[in-house]
Amino acid sequence: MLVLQNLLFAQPFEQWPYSKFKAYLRDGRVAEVRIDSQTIRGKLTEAESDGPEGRGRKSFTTVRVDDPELISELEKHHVDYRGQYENDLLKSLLSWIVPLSLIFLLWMLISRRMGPGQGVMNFGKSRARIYAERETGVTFVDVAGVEEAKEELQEIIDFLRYPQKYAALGGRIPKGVLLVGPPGTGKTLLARAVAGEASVPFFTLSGSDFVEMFVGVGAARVRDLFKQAQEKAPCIVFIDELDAVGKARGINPVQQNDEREQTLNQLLAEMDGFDPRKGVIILGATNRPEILDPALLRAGRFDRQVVVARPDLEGREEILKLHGSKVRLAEDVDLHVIAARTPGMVGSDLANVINEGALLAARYNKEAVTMDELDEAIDRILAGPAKKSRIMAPKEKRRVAYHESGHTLVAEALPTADPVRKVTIIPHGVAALGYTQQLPTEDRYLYTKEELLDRIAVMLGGRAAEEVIFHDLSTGAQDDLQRASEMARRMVTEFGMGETLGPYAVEQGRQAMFLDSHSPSPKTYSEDIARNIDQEAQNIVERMYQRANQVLTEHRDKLEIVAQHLLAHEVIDQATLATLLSDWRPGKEPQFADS
Ligand SMILES: Nc1ncnc2c1ncn2[C@@H]1O[C@H](COP(=O)(O)OP(=O)(O)OP(=O)(O)O)[C@@H](O)[C@H]1O
Ligand SMILES: [Zn+2]
Repeated sequence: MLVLQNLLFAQPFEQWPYSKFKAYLRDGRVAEVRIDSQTIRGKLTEAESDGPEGRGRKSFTTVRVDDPELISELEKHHVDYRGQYENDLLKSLLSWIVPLSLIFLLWMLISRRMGPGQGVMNFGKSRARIYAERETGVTFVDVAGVEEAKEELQEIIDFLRYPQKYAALGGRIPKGVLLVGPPGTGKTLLARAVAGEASVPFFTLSGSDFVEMFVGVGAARVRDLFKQAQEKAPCIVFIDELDAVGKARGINPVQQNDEREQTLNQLLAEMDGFDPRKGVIILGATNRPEILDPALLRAGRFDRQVVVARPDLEGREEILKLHGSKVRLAEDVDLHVIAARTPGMVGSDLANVINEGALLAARYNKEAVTMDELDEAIDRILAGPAKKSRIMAPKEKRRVAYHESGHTLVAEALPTADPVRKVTIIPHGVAALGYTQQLPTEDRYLYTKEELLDRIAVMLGGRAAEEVIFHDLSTGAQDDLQRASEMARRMVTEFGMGETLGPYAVEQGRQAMFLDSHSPSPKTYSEDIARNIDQEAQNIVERMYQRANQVLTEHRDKLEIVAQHLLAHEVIDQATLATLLSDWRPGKEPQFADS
C-alpha cells in the first residue's frame, strides 16, 4: 500500500499545514488527493507543476483533521479523491448496519427453526406442506407387519377415493382416526401410505410444533391448516404427536399453558366445524392415548382408534425383508432368525438393524451384509438402555410363554371364565411382559360368586404354570397376585360372599373408596374380624391357586402345545387357539368343589 502510494507520488512530499491545503483546494489548485486515517497526500494541478525537469506534479502531505466539509469541497472543486474517509454517513451507516444484520441473522435462525415458508413475517400461516402422492411415494407396500391396522384403514382409503359414492349412500364416515401405538411402529409411515394409496394430498403438522412461543400462533396455524385442507379436499390432515397439544386441559394448574389450550380449543372447533363428506380425513398419532383430553375422543372427533401394535415374529420378518431388500444381503442371511432374535423391537428398530448391518459390512469391506454384521447390529441397538428392557432373553421368553399359556388354559378350562381372545408374549407397555386378553361375552354388571372364583383362578394360572413347569417362581406374577388377593378380599368385605361376615358388608364400595383414595377406609370392625377377613381371603386365593394348579397338571400336554406355539409365533388368536385345543372341550371340566 505504502509502496504503491510512493510510486504514485513519485516526487517527494512537501509537509503542509492543513490550512494551506484547504486554501489551495479552494483556489482549485489541487488535482487529486489520497486520504487515509492519519494523513492526506495530494498533488497539485498541471499548472502548479515545476519546470520541465519535474516528471510529476508537486506533491504535498498534511495531517488529516476532523473536517466535515472536506468531502463536499473536494467534490465542488472536482478533485479526484480516494481513500478511507470515515465520514459521518459511514459512521452512522455502520451504527445501524451492524445491529440490522444481527437482527437479520436472528431472523434467519428463527425462520429456519420454524420450518420452510414460515418466517416472522407470516407466522400466522400454517406451515403445512402439501404432499402429493408423487412426492411421498409411500403406499401400503412400504409398511409391513401391521396388517390389522392396514385393514382398518382400508375403509378410509376407499372413502377418499370415491367420496361421491359414500355421499350418495349417506354412510357415516369418521372425521378423525387416531393411530395409537408405541414409538417407531410406523404410525407416520402408515398415515402417509393412506394418502398415497388414496392419491390425495397429505397435510401434516406435528403437535409439538403447535406449542410455540407466541400465544395465538398455534391456533392460527390450525385454522389455516384446515382452511387449506378444505380447499384441497379430498385430502388427509395428519397431526403427529397429538398428545403434545391434546393433553387433558387443566391437568397441571400451576404451569398452565394458555397457548396449548388455545390451540387445542381451535382444533376442537375446526373438527366440529367441517363436513366430513367433503373428504377431509384427520389422522392423529399418539403413543399416549391415556393422557389425551377426553374432548378429543368424543363422537365427531377422533372417535375411531386404530392400534398400531408392536410387530409379532412374522411381522418383524416382513419388516426386515422390506428393509433388507434395499441393501445387498449375503446368501447366508436368514431374516427369520433375525426376527426371532428381536422380540419387542418395532419397525424403526428393525430398519435400524438393517441399516447398521450395512454400515458395518461396508466398514469391514465385505461384498454383502452377512449374519455376523446383522448380529452385531442387533447387539449395538440393544445396547441402548431403553431397548434392552423391552427385549427378552430366550430364557425369559420361555418363562413368559408358559406363564401366559397358564392363564389361557385355566380360562379355557373353567366353566364361567371369559373365552380367551388373544394371547401374546410380545412386551406391552412398561410393566406387562405378555398378556392374555379375555373377551367378555356380554357386558357385565353382575358377577356370581362362582364367576369371581373362576376369575381368581385365571389370574393365578400364570403363576401356577410357572410352578408346574419350572418348579420355581418368578417375580413376573406379582401383578396377578395383587389382583387376585384384592378380588378375594372384596368378595369377603364388600360382596358378602365370605363366611366370616356372611351377608354383611364392612367396606364401602370401591367407587367411594376411589374418590378418597389417600385416606385409608375407616375400619368399622374389630381386630378379630380383620384377622378373619384376612384369613378367609387368603383361603380363597390358596384354594383357587390349587385349582389352577390342578388344571395345568392334568393338562400339561395342552399347556406344552400352547406354550410352544407362543414361543414360535408370539401370538395366538382365538381361532388358532381353538385349533390348537381342538379335541379339548373347554368348560366341560368337572366342577371343583367350592366348599
Ligand atoms: N411397519 C413398518 N414397516 C416398515 N418400516 C417401518 C415400519 N415401522 C417403522 N418403520 C421404519 O421406521 C421409520 C420410523 O417410523 P415412523 O416414524 O413411521 O414411526 P412412528 O410410529 O410414527 O414413530 P413415532 O411415534 O416415534 O413418531 C420409518 O420411516 C420406517 O423406515
Ligand atoms: Zn400373569
